[in-house]
Amino acid sequence: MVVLSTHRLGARFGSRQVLRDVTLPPCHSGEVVAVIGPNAAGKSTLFRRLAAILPGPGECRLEDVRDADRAIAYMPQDPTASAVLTVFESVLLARKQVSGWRLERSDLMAVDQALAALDMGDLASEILSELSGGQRQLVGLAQCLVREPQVLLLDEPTSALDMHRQLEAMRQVRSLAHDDGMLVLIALHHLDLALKFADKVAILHDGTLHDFGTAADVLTPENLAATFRIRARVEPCSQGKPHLIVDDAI
Ligand SMILES: Nc1ncnc2c1ncn2[C@@H]1O[C@H](COP(=O)(O)OP(=O)(O)OP(=O)(O)O)[C@@H](O)[C@H]1O
Repeated sequence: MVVLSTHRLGARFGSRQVLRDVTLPPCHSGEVVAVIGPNAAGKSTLFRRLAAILPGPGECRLEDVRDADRAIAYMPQDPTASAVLTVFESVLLARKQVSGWRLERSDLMAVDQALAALDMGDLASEILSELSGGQRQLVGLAQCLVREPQVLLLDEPTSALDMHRQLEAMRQVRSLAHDDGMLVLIALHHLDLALKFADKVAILHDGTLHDFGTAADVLTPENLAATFRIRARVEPCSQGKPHLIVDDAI
C-alpha cells in the first residue's frame, strides 16, 4: 500500500513564503484526499512541491511504490495545449513519456480506455489546440490516467467542466481510488464535490494546513468562516444526504 506524507513542507518565491510547515498526515492508496482553500492559499504550490517540480524545505515521503519514477502523475491547473497533436496522439505521448518509445498494442488500448472512461472517444481525432477549455481539461485528466500511476495529483481538474461532467469526472476519480487502489489528491474549489466524493479533506489557508480529516469533521461553520470567509453549514437534504448550505459572505 502506497503511503504519502509530508513533514514541514514549505515553499517561497523570492522573499515571500507561500507554503509553511505543511505536515500532511499519512494518505493511503484507495483514498481521495481533497485539498481545499481560498484563492492563493497555496494549493497549487503544495501540489508542485508534492510533484517535486518546485524546490523548498521539508520532506515529502512516499512509501511502498513500485517504481519511484512512474509513481506520480500530476495534472497542473492550466494544462497547456499548444502542440499540433490530436487528442489520441497527445494521450499516447503522455503514456510513452513514462513507458518508453516502443509502441505496443496495449498502449493503444490504454489510450482508448482512458478516453472512453471520460466519455471522450468521439474527440480522439480532434486537434488539441482547437478544443474547448473543458475538453482540454478532460484531455489533461486522460493524460494522467493513461500513465497508470499509483498517486494522482489533480490540481482543480473540474474547474472548467459543466455540472454533469464534474460529477462524472469525480465518479471516475473515486473509482480509481476505491476500485483500482490509487491514492488521489485533488484540489477543488467546489466544496460540495469535496463533501460528496472525498474520503479526507485538507484545508489550506495562508500557506498552512488549517485542518485535516473527514469532510464531516473539517467542513464546520467555524472552519468555513475562518478560511473561506463564508457563513455556511453542512446539513442533510430531504434525501438525507449532506449538502453545503452557504448563507452569505462574511
Ligand atoms: N511563480 C510564482 N511566483 C511568485 N509567486 C507565486 C508563484 N506561484 C504562486 N505564487 C504565489 O503563491 C501564493 C499561492 O499560490 P497558489 O497558486 O499556490 O494558490 P492556490 O491556493 O492554488 O490559489 P487558487 O485557488 O487561486 O488557484 C499566491 O500568493 C501566489 O501569488
